Amino acid sequence: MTTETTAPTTDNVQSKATAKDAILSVRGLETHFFTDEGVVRAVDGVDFDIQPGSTMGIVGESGCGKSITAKSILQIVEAPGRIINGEINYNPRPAANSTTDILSLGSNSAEMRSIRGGEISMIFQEPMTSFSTMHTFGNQIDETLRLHTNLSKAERFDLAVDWLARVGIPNPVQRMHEYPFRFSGGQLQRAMIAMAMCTNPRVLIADEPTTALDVTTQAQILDLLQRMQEENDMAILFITHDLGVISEIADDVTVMYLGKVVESGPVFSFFDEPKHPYSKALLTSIPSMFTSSRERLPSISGSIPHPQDRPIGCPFHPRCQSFMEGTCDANEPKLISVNEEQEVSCFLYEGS
Ligand SMILES: Nc1ncnc2c1ncn2[C@@H]1O[C@H](COP(=O)(O)OP(=O)(O)OP(=O)(O)O)[C@@H](O)[C@H]1O
Repeated sequence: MTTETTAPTTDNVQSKATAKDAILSVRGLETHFFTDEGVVRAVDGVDFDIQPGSTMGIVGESGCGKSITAKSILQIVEAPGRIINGEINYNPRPAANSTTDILSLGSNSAEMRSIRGGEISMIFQEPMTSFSTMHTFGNQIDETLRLHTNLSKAERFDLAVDWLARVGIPNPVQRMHEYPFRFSGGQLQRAMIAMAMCTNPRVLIADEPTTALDVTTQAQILDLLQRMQEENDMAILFITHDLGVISEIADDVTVMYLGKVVESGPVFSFFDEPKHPYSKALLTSIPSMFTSSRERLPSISGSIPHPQDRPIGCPFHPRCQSFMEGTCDANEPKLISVNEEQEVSCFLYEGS
């Protein structure tokens, strides 16, 4: 589903994020899949920072590595995938500089289990895949609260009911005793948000949380996330294909292509002055306030190469309108600052 894109207002402009102030700082993240057919470099050297209380949107076409980046943060990448390099510095209190490199923790260590689902939680595109069909919703949210709080059973029940009511699920006490398959799609998505939020996380990772929902429910869920963010000063990493949603919710945007960051910066700059040819192509391939819905929309020329068949040089060069022979097909551009706020990896800007 695609919503109409309107340019964001200057309200959500932020000055350039810095790693020092960040609650989550990802550096040089590489996550590869070691398949019989070869190595898939799903995430291939990704860097970004998220500030406390702000929303970072990650955008890019299907298969560019958005979900695997998110799963790497929680160390839940399935085999044959493996994080092979990088740092994920989690600093819940930037003023106190209490940083932990998540990747230095064992994926099953007590510290990682306390962070995963407690301090950093995640909502998925397909809620049914993250609920067990064998247990009532009440038992599942109780298990999360049992792992991450010291509350008594009665207190956990009351808190869970309270969260179900807050996310707008009617008859919350009755719902606690029901199995997830009895919930509608919208209710399941809300129930998953309740489960992710009930531990009061410092960071919420939302992977396409509204894609399967109708426009009205989508708007309600985005509104709910924003209200909860304000209440808790929670940071959100929001993954989506939908630039309309990004314009509504994000403070900063990271654009990924074939496992790499090609552009990052404040959302306002992204919509107003996109730098990378891929960002420009993404923006012209969506409906916007300037495009009549009856007009045919240009799509990005060519298709994404198979990840095992990566082009030499800049990964976007075979589809790029600004391709420079002998440069873009020979070397890989680095992510560089082009002004105080934006970073881009493109030879058009090197040496500028
Ligand atoms: N189990 C796996 N085995 C091999 N390759 C995988 C596996 N899981 C993911 N990949 C590859 O990793 C790359 C990145 O996948 P990822 O799911 O992160 O993309 P995405 O940007 O989130 O896409 P979408 O928007 O469709 O969810 C893809 O090329 C995908 O084929």
